[in-house]
Amino acid sequence: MGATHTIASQAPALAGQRTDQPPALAGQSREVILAARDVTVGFGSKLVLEHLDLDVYRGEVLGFVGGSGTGKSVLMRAILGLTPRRSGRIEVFGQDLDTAAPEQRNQIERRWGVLFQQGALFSSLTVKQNIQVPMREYTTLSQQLMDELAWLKLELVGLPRDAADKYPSELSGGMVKRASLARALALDPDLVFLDEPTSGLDPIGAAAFDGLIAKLRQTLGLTVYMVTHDLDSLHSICDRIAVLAEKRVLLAGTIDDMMASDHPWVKAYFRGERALRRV
Ligand SMILES: Nc1ncnc2c1ncn2[C@@H]1O[C@H](COP(=O)(O)OP(=O)(O)OP(=O)(O)O)[C@@H](O)[C@H]1O
Repeated sequence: MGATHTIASQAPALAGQRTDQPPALAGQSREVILAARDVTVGFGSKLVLEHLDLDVYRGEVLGFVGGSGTGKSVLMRAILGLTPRRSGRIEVFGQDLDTAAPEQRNQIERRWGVLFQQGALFSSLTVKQNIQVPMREYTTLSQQLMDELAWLKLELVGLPRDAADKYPSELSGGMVKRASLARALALDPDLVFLDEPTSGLDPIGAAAFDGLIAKLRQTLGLTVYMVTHDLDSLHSICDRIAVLAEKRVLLAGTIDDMMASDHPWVKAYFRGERALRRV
């Protein structure tokens, strides 16, 4: 993991970016599990991200916020290698994604799980088959073992065993999110990317989902990168929050840092009328 620290130590001090120890990691040495440096992404003549830097620490829940259309999903997709970068470097688990050999890249992908916005389950596959997609792609496990693992994952996310043979269209919104999370956990990842996991859920369902993420982080030692608009999630389960604005990570720190910020967007988001109504 030496290289992980290399990129971190080479990083310039980021303007306005706080480097406080996340509460969950207090007293431990911080290991950067994901480092983005000087990342620029654009479409045609439009730049969405420009010279963006970001660190994600092992074991933390990082909430990623920003106005609609600022590029949160684009950054997540760029990290995953689904959207090309114009420039910049991304290291995950200490490996530069651009220079990793195909086999190394494969190993990295096995260690992360992704929950896309809207769940993105394959509609023609049952829940069990969806959970087994990554298993088929990256392992040579027997069908029986994959079935047992799929049931285990369902249990982990709080779905009944009989959900295994249902199709996504037969599930409620909350069940789709849980099934998608089960698929993201299929290969026992170290790092999970969640794109707006609580959107579309009622407040009780959203709180239950937050509780599930917190429990999984605690029991599995997961690192969670979570794009969200949900203030309750930010307050209740995130160790740190990163704010995307002006095409870069403008501020990263604890919820207290967010509450103390005088940046107009951060202030409006965390201390605006809607935010204050939640207390
Ligand atoms: N494949 C693409 N081609 C062209 N433009 C794109 C593409 N993907 C994203 N964009 C543009 O990039 C910008 C950022 O989009 P993105 O989906 O990352 O926003 P977001 O911050 O996730 O928004 P939201 O919070 O509403 O989900 C938008 O202007 C979007 O139209």
